[in-house]
Amino acid sequence: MSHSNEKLAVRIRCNAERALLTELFLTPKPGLVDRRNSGAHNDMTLQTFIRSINAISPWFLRFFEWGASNATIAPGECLALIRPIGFECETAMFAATGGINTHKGAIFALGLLSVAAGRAEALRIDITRENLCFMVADFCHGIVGRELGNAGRTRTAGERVYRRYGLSGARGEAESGFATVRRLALPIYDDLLQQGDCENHALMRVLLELLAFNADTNLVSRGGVDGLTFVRDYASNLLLQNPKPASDLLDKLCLFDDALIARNLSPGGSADLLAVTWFLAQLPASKIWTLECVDRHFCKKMNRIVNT
Ligand SMILES: CC(C)(COP(=O)(O)OP(=O)(O)OC[C@H]1O[C@@H](n2cnc3c(N)ncnc32)[C@H](O[C@H]2O[C@H](COP(=O)(O)OP(=O)(O)OP(=O)(O)O)[C@@H](O)[C@H]2O)[C@@H]1O)[C@@H](O)C(=O)NCCC(=O)NCCS
Ligand SMILES: Nc1ncnc2[nH]cnc12
Repeated sequence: MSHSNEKLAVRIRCNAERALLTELFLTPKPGLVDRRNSGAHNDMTLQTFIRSINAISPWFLRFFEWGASNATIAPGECLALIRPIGFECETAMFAATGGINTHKGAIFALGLLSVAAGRAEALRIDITRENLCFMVADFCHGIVGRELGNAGRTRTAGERVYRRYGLSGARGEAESGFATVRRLALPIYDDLLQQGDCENHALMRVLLELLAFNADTNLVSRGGVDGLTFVRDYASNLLLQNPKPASDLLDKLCLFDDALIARNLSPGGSADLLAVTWFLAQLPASKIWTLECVDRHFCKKMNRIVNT
């Protein structure tokens, strides 16, 4: 790899690692491991996650390098070729955590984005949020139907949840090009930072938006649809209250955390999407005017006209 490629590879690896650490240390997070407690988990702690992050971070360099070295392979053929690297990375995670699943979904999401970054660099494509997400969507085209749609034995929580409820989890999110992050999380995060919010407050608000919207298979796996509905309704009500100042939001998030712990509910998938949000937020947005951008731009203009 050229020197500039190597620099970018290291930046992507560092951003993936920082995304996972930023998510982990954000506190309080309802039902999740953070600096306040271990959420709805009796098998993992903050230290477990730190060991996991240290073990898997070097692999994001491997993902990038694979993407850069195999940029001429058709996108639809990439997933089968990078999956073994992902499973090796999972093995490193399990070795570091004593067999506990801390970042399986995060490895999948950030691994795919790291491959996309390496591929974009090699093909001289701008490394933007949209370009990486659309590239991941190309890698994962048809993954839900192929891997979840067949009538085979269900081995994992995600497969069981799909079979019973039709929720596609991490695979569906990747196949959509992280649509939940592109259309919901990132615009809110950008707006809050632009309004002067600190990163932590903006991330807490984004996590609430994700909890209110994301079909998190972890919640369904642990608490059924009722568990997912409880979390969505609680998060939606908290957003409607729009607690101010920030100290009031923190107090209410602690109550939310206690409520999920009492119900053994942990939104691990939403935590992953928060990390993906932070990772993508470090990249520039494409200059393309998608319909969503146009709609948001003119809504803002209209609000300014109406409010002046
Ligand atoms: C593609 C796979 C990763 C799919 O694996 P699986 O068949 O298990 O499918 P899912 O359950 O749908 O997804 C696995 C994890 O993805 C996260 N997730 C869940 N819902 C969503 C969503 N709507 N959007 C995005 N991501 C989602 C979630 O991961 C996080 O939670 C886990 C920790 O929480 P915990 O409750 O402890 O989880 P468990 O231990 O499973 O439950 P308990 O026993 O404790 O109750 C942790 O993984 C977080 O990351 C889902 O768990 C897989 O098939 C695969 O291909 N993997 C290897 C290949 C790879 O990684 N390749 C990289 C480049 S291709
Ligand atoms: N902080 C966290 N706690 C529990 N599960 C998670 N999955 C990803 N991040 C997590």
